Amino acid sequence: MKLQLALDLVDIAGAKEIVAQVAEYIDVVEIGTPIVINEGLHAVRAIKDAFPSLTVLADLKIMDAGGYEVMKAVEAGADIVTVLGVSADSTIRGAVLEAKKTNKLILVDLISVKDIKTRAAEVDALGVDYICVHSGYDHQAEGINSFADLQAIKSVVKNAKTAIAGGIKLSTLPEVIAANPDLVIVGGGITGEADIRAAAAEMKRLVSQA
Ligand SMILES: O=C([C@H](O)CO)[C@H](O)[C@H](O)COP(=O)(O)O
Repeated sequence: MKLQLALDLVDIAGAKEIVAQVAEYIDVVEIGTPIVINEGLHAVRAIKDAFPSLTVLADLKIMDAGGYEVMKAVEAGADIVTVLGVSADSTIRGAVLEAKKTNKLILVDLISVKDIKTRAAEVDALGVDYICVHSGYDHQAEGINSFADLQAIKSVVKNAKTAIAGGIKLSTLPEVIAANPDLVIVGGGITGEADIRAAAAEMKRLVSQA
């Protein structure tokens, strides 16, 4: 099981400061959608250049033009690029095709998908690398989490790895780990802690035991 740190509410300088503190405890660093909106794909390049040994995920949440947008993210240094599960199959197919040219990976984010089991099975058949259940900020504000969704998709996903994101904290991590995802994605549960390094270290310890 791997740990991904999601960086959302910081600029490039802030992102570098955080990653410098926790790099040894994380497997993947995510350049979150808000950073890409604020700074563009330069943020992906900046983190990849500063931390070349880390896997960098660009959370573009692609909805259309899958091939083109994956190409641009990969040119910027992304190793994994996100595409929305609610997008058309052709968008996801284009993204997968483009990523495969350079051995990069596609993570499909099932945020706001209504029939999560059916769509997970469909995108699994499209050859994506990760399928992620996700309660975004707006869902979290409504008190929704994705723990049950993870169990639901695990029964139908046969090829892709599974991931979970959205409001995961140290207190809820054991419940997440029990559902056995391949990738646990944590943003505020690390960056919002007073001791960021200690939070990342403890999360890494727990996911490594699984
Ligand atoms: O993808 C995310 C969200 O939609 C904002 O872009 C976050 O990176 C993801 O939810 C993980 O962050 P936390 O919920 O703070 O753990």
